[in-house]
Amino acid sequence: MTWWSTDDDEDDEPEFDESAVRVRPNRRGSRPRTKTRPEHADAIAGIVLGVDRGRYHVLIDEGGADEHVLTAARASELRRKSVVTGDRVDLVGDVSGDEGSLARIVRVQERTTLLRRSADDTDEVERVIVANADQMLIVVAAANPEPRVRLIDRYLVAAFDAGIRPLLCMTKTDLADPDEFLHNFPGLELPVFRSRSDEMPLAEITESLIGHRTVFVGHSGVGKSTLVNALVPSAHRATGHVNVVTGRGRHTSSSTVSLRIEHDGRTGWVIDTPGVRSFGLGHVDPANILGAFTDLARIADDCPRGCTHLPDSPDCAIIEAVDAGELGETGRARLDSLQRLLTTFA
Ligand SMILES: Nc1nc2c(ncn2[C@@H]2O[C@H](COP(=O)(O)OP(=O)(O)OP(=O)(O)O)[C@@H](O)[C@H]2O)c(=O)[nH]1
Ligand SMILES: [Zn+2]
Repeated sequence: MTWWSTDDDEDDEPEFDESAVRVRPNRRGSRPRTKTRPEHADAIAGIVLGVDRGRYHVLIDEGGADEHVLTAARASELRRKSVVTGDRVDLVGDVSGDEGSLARIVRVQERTTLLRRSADDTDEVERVIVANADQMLIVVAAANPEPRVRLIDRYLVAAFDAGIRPLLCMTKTDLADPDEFLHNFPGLELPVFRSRSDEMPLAEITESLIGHRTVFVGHSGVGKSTLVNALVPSAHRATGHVNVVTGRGRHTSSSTVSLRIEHDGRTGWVIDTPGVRSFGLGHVDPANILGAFTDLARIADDCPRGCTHLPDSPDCAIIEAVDAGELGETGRARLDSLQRLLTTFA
């Protein structure tokens, strides 16, 4: 089953990524080291806002006097390395951004996080969807469509695997009370926003987005567009007009777009994934899921080799610690959540 499929494919090329050597998710999001090579010493840095049919929209000099968006193509020396929304890249050529100009991407900086998908759960070939996001806002409706625990679990697994902090926004709370559903996610330290279109917690959500790069995910019809448009009013111009800052509108068929959100002179980025509905979890490493539960992961060092930490695991140190009450009041809930997530993609 695919849980993240795109309507269009241009964001997915190339299919294989020889750079996909796993970097440990870096929750602190420290900046990647810059590899300087003698060639292209004059290259300038930018960040990829969106991709459309092999053309990359790149923001130069973010927040600076020379801020502008340019269009770029891949340089052949990148070979099969993928370039995706959120990538920090180095460019040469015509970097003016003038009408008809084209720059070349010659380097992709090391990524702090990688949100990936595989074609389905049994497929280990992975594709990178978004690079360098540090948060994922999972948008789910309280009703119409009905929320499903398993679906949220899959988003959580993808986020934890990528080293991205998940947040949850429950929409359409005018249609149903989400409390019961939300009881399914204890012990995860998952921030939850409740929203209804006539009363959206925009200030609260904005506050959590400032200073971050947040990828928005959600199934069709949950109200994600309604939320994005309310948070980033300029996103309304997506159809037809070109938003000079984001480049959105020039690549409406792209499966991801970057939108800047501003508050009190501070900024954050919303990375919307229209058309991205589902994604396979074939590439997920259980160790990354465990790693998201910091206190449990520490104890796992004492588990027998190859321990799955599932309920039937003999001598699992985590289960023993929880049974002994060593992990406090929320220990049990955290273990339950971990075990459920570990079986989501197994
Ligand atoms: N009752 C109610 N309806 C809402 C709310 N938010 C959005 N809707 C409605 O739900 C429908 C889907 O909203 P969209 O924002 O288009 O949903 P989406 O998640 O972007 O879906 P796609 O455009 O298919 O990707 C629209 O008819 C909205 O008016 C809400 O809080 N309450
Ligand atoms: Zn164990």
